[in-house]
Amino acid sequence: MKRRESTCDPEREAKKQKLLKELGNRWLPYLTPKDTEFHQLWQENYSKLILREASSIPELLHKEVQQAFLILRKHGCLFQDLVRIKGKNLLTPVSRLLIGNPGYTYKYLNSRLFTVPWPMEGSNIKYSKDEIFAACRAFFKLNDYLRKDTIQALDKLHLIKSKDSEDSAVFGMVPELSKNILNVGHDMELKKRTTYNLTLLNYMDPQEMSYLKEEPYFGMGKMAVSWHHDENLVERSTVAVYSYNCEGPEVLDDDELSPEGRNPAVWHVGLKIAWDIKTPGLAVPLHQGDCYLMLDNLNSTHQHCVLAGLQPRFSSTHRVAECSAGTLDYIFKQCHLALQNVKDDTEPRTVHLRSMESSVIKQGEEIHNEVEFEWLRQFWFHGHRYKKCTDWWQLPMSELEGLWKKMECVTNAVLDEIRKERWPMEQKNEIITDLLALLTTRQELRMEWCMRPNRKLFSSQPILRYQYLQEGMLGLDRTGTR
Ligand SMILES: O=C(O)CCC(=O)C(=O)O
Ligand SMILES: [Fe+2]
Repeated sequence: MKRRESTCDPEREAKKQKLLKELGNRWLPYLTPKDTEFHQLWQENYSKLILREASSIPELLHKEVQQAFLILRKHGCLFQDLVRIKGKNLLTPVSRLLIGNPGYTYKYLNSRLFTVPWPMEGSNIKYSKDEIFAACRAFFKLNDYLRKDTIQALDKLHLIKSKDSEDSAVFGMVPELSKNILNVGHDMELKKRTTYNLTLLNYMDPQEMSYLKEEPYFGMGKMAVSWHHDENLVERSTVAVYSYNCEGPEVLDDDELSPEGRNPAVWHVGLKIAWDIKTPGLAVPLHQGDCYLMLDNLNSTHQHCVLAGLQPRFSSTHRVAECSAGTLDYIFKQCHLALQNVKDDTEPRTVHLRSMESSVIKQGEEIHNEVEFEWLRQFWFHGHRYKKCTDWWQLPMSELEGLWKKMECVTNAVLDEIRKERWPMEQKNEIITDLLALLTTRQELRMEWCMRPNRKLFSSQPILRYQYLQEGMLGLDRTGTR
């Protein structure tokens, strides 16, 4: 487990400051569909961004998904997240909900979100309301639709080596058997990059936000989500977004409202190339039910932001989250590994250790930290938000808590044991050195978690809430917060 949240990388910061200096006070150029070179710029520099207009998506799917968003809003299932950026606690302007494979989690900005499970085949999930079940089912359907659509888009752009093309050309006449192996490899790669395992829903009503940050580089106007790369995704996997602005007349005369630049009444997705101040940015308007795909490595070579319009808007952002250390199965396995060092036959509260091997002790204490800070505290910090939709997490989380309690006893047992004469000095020193580092981390992280403001404080005290947003604004110069 990483000891601390990532702090600011000095090299990146220096690089950023250099670009900002070069930029001075001027705005960088960006294009919208009103500009004649818009499509050319898109083709040349943003070709891995694909827009699917609403009209190309089945009507029934639109209906179900849009209904689902409204149901989740009606039942108060979306929440602003308290995140940590560069050591500061901030409240995201957008409200969010994570839906996805049962037992999966997604970590962004040092905050772990737990999925409200969608009803996959073979899963038996209890939802708090039938309407919420229907909503989760709608996002599961949308997920499947977008997965298939993404495969088509990748194939069309030849972004995944097609079955007989590149590989065969390299190897010349490929024997049948090798060809099959190549095909299997191709299919696995395609699957890896397109099997969305969760979606992060976003919602914001701009009229309810007293303060929204201005886009800092291009002068694109108010942002709902600042420039960023999406984190913790499988390499080169696509992100697929469904966009729904829900009320009011959609079309406002573009040119009348803004003779130059993007129309501030309409929601847009903004794109720019990371670390590049030469290529103009792109602002793509999003109308009701439009989808966009960020294919292949677009998310790492480019950054995106969301530019607010006037109406409330939802989005569903489907991702292949990198979950090697992010599923319930994984953390249970880890806990069982740690507790293999405990003899089974003991009465509660006293544990007998099997081994005092320093590597075994170290591994146990590392897992102890992992389950406490990456799972239990993350889960309880969000209070009972998941209960609004389902009680799915309650049982496994209390099981994890039971395992953690046992690990607390293990730590005490190690400390008792190490005092005894029988252990050679060298072994004692090794254990104590490892233990000291891990227990120091534990203590520091406990303090840090205690200092995290609790969300009740945020929601009940508008002034404090505003103050935090302001701090975020001032502290983060032109990059902003999400
Ligand atoms: O709402 C959108 O269009 C995208 C939101 C986004 O970038 C995110 O949630 O990471
Ligand atoms: Fe994003």
